[in-house]
Amino acid sequence: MTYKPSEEQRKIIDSGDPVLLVCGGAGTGKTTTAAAAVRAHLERVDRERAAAVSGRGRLPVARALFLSFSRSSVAQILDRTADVLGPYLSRIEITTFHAFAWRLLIRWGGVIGLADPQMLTDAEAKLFRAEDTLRYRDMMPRALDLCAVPAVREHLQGRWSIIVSDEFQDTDDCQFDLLSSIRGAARLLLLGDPNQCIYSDLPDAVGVGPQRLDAAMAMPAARRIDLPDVSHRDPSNILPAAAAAIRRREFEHDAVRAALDSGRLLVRAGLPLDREADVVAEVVQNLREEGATVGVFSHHVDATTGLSDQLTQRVIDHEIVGLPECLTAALEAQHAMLRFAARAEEWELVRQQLAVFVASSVRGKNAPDLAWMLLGRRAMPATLDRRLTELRDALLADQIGDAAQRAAAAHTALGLPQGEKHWQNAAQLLEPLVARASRRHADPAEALEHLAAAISDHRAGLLTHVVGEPAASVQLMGLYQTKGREADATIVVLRSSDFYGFERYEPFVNSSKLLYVVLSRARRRTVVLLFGDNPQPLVAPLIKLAS
Ligand SMILES: Nc1ncnc2c1ncn2[C@@H]1O[C@H](COP(=O)(O)OP(=O)(O)OP(=O)(O)O)[C@@H](O)[C@H]1O
Repeated sequence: MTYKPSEEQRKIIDSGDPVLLVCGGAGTGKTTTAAAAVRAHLERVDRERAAAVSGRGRLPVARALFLSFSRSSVAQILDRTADVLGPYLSRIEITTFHAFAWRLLIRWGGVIGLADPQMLTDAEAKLFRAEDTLRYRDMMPRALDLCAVPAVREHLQGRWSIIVSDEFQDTDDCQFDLLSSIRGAARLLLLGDPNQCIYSDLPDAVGVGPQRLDAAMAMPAARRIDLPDVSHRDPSNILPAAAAAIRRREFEHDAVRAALDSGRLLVRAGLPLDREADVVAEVVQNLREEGATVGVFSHHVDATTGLSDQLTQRVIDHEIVGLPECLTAALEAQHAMLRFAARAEEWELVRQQLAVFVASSVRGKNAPDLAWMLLGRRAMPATLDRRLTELRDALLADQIGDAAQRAAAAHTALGLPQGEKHWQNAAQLLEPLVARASRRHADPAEALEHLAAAISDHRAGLLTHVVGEPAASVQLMGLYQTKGREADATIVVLRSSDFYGFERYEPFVNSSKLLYVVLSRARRRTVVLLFGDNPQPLVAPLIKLAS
C-alpha cells in the first residue's frame, strides 16, 4: 500500500517539537511516519540553512540517526521506509543500539583503555575465561563511559539534527542515558507503545518499564501525540483488535470471535509434540500455496534451530532471523577449517570453534557436554573421535577451494546435532568471501589475511545486529524477535514446555504483551498452534478458541 499520511500522522510529520513522543498500537504507522517526519525535518533544515547562508559558502548537511534494537527491525525499517525517505535515505544512519556502541568503541575505545576491542559472545564466555575482552552485555555501558569523555561527547552532539528511537518503550537505562548524552541540540522523536513493552523481564534489561515514557515527557518542551487505534498493517483491523482483546485477557470478546469467524485467526490445540515439524511444515506449505509470505514464531533458540533443522530436512526453503551468535560461530568454525587446511592454524582452533558453535546452538547457562568433548575436557565417543580425525586428514589434503566445500559439509560429516541451517548459511556467506580474497591476492598467505579481516568485520556486523538479514518468503524467529516485523501470514508455535516468564497468575499483565506483539504481526492471517496437552496458563485460554 502506498503511504499516504492520515491527519494524525501528518501532525507528526509537520511537528518541530524538540522532543516528540509518538504512541500508538501495533501497525498504526509509527515507524513509517517517523521516516516521513525525518525527511520533512531534513528538508526544513536544508531550506533554513540555504536561506541563512544566502549564497555565502555552504553549511554541512543535516543528518539523522535512527536507532532500533535488532537487525531484523533495521532491515524492516529500511524496507518499509525507503520510498518515504527517497533521496534522503543516504543522510540517515539506521542502526541498532549495539552496533552504534560498537562503532564508538572501535573508533575511540583507546581513550578508555580499549585500544583494540574484541567482542566475546555468550557461548564463548561459557567456554573460555577472557579477562580483557568485551562481553556483549558490556558494550552499552562501555560506550556510555566513552560518551562521558568531553571530546567524544562534543563530536557526537554535533553530528545529528534529529534522532529517532524506535520501540522506545523497551529502552533500558543505559540506552536512554546514551540517547540523552549524544543528543546535544538534536530533536528527539521517540516511538513507543506501552502495550508492546516485552523486554522488562529480560535478565540484562535494567530499568525497562512504563516509567520510560514518563521520563521522555519530563524532558523540557516534550509533547506527546497518540495515534488512533487504526492498523495500517491489517486495514480490516480484525487481527489487531483480536490481539488487543487477548492482551486484555478477554478471550470471549467479539473481536476475537470476529477474527475466528473471518478465518483470519485460526487456533489448533492439543497437537502432538512429536509431530511439531510435520504440522508446521504443512501449514507453511498451505500458506505458501496461497502466495503468502510467512513468519514462523517459536519460543527460543533451541526451538527455532530445531524447527529449522526439521524444515530443512523437509526441503522447505526458509531463513532464520535474529540468532546471530550461532551463525557467527558457524562462520568462524568453517573459517578455522580453511586456515587449518592452509597450515595457517592449529587443529586445536578448529576444535575450539566447533565447541563454540555447539554451545551457541543451545540455551542454558552451561555449555553442553559435546562442547567440552570438542575442547578435549571430556571423553568423547569413538564415532565422533573417528569422524574428527577423518575431517582433519581430509582438510590437510585439500586445496583451499576443496577445503571450503569440505567445511560446508562438516556439519553432516561430524553428525552435529543442531544448527544445520546456520551452518549452511555460514557456508553461503563464506563462499563469496573466499572467492573475493583469492581473486584479489595471488599470494595465498595474503588471501588468507584478507579473508580473516573480512570475517572479522562480518562477525562484528552480525553480532551487533547491523548486517542485513537474507530476504526469504518464510522466516523463522523467536517470539522476542517479532517486534516491528510483519508478514502476510504468521504461525505462532506454542508448546506446553515453553517458559513465558515469572508471572504465574491472571491477568498476566506483562507476558500478555508478548502475546499481543506476536499476534499483531500478520497482514492477513495468523495461525496459532498449541503443542502438548498441558499448555502454560498464559496461553491455556486459547484452547477454547481452537477449531
Ligand atoms: N498512512 C498509511 N498509508 C498506508 N500504509 C501505511 C500508512 N501508515 C502505515 N502504513 C503501513 O502499515 C504498516 C505498519 O506500519 P508501521 O510499521 O510504521 O507501524 P508501527 O506502528 O511502527 O507498527 P509496530 O508497532 O507494530 O511495529 C507498514 O506496512 C506501513 O507501510
